[in-house]
Amino acid sequence: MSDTTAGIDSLGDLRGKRVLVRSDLNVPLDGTLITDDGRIRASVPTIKQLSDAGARVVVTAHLGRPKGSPDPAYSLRPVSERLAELLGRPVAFATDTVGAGATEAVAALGDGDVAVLENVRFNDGETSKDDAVRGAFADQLAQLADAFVSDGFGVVHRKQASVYDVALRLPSAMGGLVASEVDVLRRLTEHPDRPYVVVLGGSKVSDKLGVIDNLIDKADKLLIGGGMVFTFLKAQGHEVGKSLLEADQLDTCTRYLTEAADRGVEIVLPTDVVVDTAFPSGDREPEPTVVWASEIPADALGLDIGPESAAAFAAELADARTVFWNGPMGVFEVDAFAGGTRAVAEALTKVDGLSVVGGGDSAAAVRQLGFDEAAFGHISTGGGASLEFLEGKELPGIAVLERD
Ligand SMILES: Nc1ncnc2c1ncn2[C@@H]1O[C@H](COP(=O)(O)OP(=O)(O)O)[C@@H](O)[C@H]1O
Ligand SMILES: O=C(OP(=O)(O)O)[C@H](O)COP(=O)(O)O
Repeated sequence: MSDTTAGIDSLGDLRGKRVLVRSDLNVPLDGTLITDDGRIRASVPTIKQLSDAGARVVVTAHLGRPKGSPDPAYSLRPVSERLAELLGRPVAFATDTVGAGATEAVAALGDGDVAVLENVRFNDGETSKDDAVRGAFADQLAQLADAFVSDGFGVVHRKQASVYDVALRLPSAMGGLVASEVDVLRRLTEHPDRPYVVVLGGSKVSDKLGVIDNLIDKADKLLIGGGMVFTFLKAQGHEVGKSLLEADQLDTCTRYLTEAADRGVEIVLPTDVVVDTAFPSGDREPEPTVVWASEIPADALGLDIGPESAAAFAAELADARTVFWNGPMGVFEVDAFAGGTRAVAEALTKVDGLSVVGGGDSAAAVRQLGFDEAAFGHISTGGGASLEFLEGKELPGIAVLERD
């Protein structure tokens, strides 16, 4: 990636211009309550910069993974209300993403005003694999603006209409958040101090299993926790009960274990796990039980790495000089299953070198568990995006800003 990707200044005088900003406002919610507003806070400087420059700011973003049609559970309205509080100025909310409602909301903006469009993933054009379908939706988005600013670092690895296609249709620039994230992550790709340890967890198992291939070439050790553990354990011949499992990835996991061994890279899996007979919900008290990873009962599901594994992961991290961590080790939202995540977070704060945490939920976990953000080298707003950057992959949302 070039060092010269055009920033917002390249768009010239923005007074009175309609500027579409793609932010990543994908925050954890409990009903309509935002449980961590980190990504909204991270989006504020660019939105404020545009507003202060007199632009008519139109924010587009997604929340969760709705199925391409409106779903009130994923409305961005609570997020736009929080954004207004953080900006200290009113924010209009358009109940449509494109079409009449959105056009009217944008037309009503004065210089410096801000509007948020409803969840961009309520439209199936946003995530379509068909270029023409995505393009048609991007045409509609582009009609709402005179220029585009890409500031959602957490989505730059997605070739989606509001990230990629819209940048083909409008004068476009990189926002300060994406630029600063890339600056830090570049330090991990260019001569990282070794040992370089990558810790992976979370629930987006199919996304993240895919990145291991390239990370085997880059890191010295991979510590695996969270939901992806169970596909590895199953690939080793163990039963995993009702735990998360990507059955079609078993051969891939076997290949990773062989490749890593061949190249002298260690893949460290938990030896014990915390299980329960049901996924945590408000309806019942959790009943956490620690079992060997090789002996998960048929009626149980793994919800955290166990205490022996947490101590082993912390010991591996004690020697590291560079660490990247994405994905909680367990269902940290419930205290009974937060032990592994807490142990890894604690170990990262003690790293003698650069420690980077990436991902919406990982960053939220660090804050919710009471850690001081300053104890980490960097807390990135993107998990999957960071991982793909570290793999050396071209990220569509960045490449599109750099084309001639
Ligand atoms: N063993 C597990 N089974 C199911 N979900 C898990 C497990 N471990 C962690 N999780 C869940 O993973 C979610 C975060 O995953 P992910 O979105 O991949 O992380 P990030 O946003 O940091 O990239 C959390 O909500 C957590 O509860
Ligand atoms: O939460 C996000 O990514 P992350 O969990 O990898 O940090 C981004 O908002 C991207 O969301 P997506 O993975 O549904 O495309």
